[in-house]
Amino acid sequence: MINKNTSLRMQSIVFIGFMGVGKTTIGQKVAQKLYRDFVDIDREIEKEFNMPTTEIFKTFGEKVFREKEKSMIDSFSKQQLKIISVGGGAFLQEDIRNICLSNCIVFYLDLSWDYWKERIGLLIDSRPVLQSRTLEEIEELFYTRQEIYSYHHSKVNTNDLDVDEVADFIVDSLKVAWDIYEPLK
Ligand SMILES: Nc1ncnc2c1ncn2[C@@H]1O[C@H](COP(=O)(O)OP(=O)(O)OP(=O)(O)O)[C@@H](O)[C@H]1O
Ligand SMILES: O=C(O)C1=C[C@@H](O)[C@@H](O)[C@H](O)C1
Ligand SMILES: [Mg+2]
Repeated sequence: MINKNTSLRMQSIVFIGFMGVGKTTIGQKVAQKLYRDFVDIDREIEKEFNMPTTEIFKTFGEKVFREKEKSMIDSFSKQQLKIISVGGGAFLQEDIRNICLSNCIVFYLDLSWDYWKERIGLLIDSRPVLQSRTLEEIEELFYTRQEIYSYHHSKVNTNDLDVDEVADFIVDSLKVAWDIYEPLK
């Protein structure tokens, strides 16, 4: 479902995956390496509401957050040459999946549960979806969510890779794909 009207080289790249797999961190790195602008959809929503995500959830509810998430992604994914990290729950919405898969190159950052659970301390304060859940409930959510991340164009498993190694792998694989599918004349 790659967009045939836009050159592959111009298409924006979208990172998806469960909370805390590294979409923001790795997205920023890839943007630096490809000299592109980086857009973090969670951050854009926070700027618009002028409050952190946890406060948006508390004050307006998840539905309002999800509506804003959809309109933000719709608008950014139509722009070219961006590196876009979406929130961990964005692909719950079929509309968002379709928008991203048809306009952009979608990369799934995959991390196994045993590695993910070591990161929980870094995440719990700023991710409302994790708060008030036990570790067992988070594990269940982690596995349930895998289905929505199966919609992607490319995937990288980040177990045992640091941020630079993942970013280098992504940049290299994009360059290979660009050269194969759109060789420079
Ligand atoms: N490859 C990696 N190795 C080790 N730590 C990492 C790696 N990638 C990210 N991290 C760390 O994991 C934490 C979560 O990363 P990040 O905020 O980028 O995740 P995210 O996918 O954007 O999460 P969310 O969906 O909640 O926005 C950060 O503290 C980051 O430094
Ligand atoms: O996985 C989720 O449902 C979320 C992930 C975060 O990136 C934020 O988008 C928000 O906290 C919801
Ligand atoms: Mg993030």
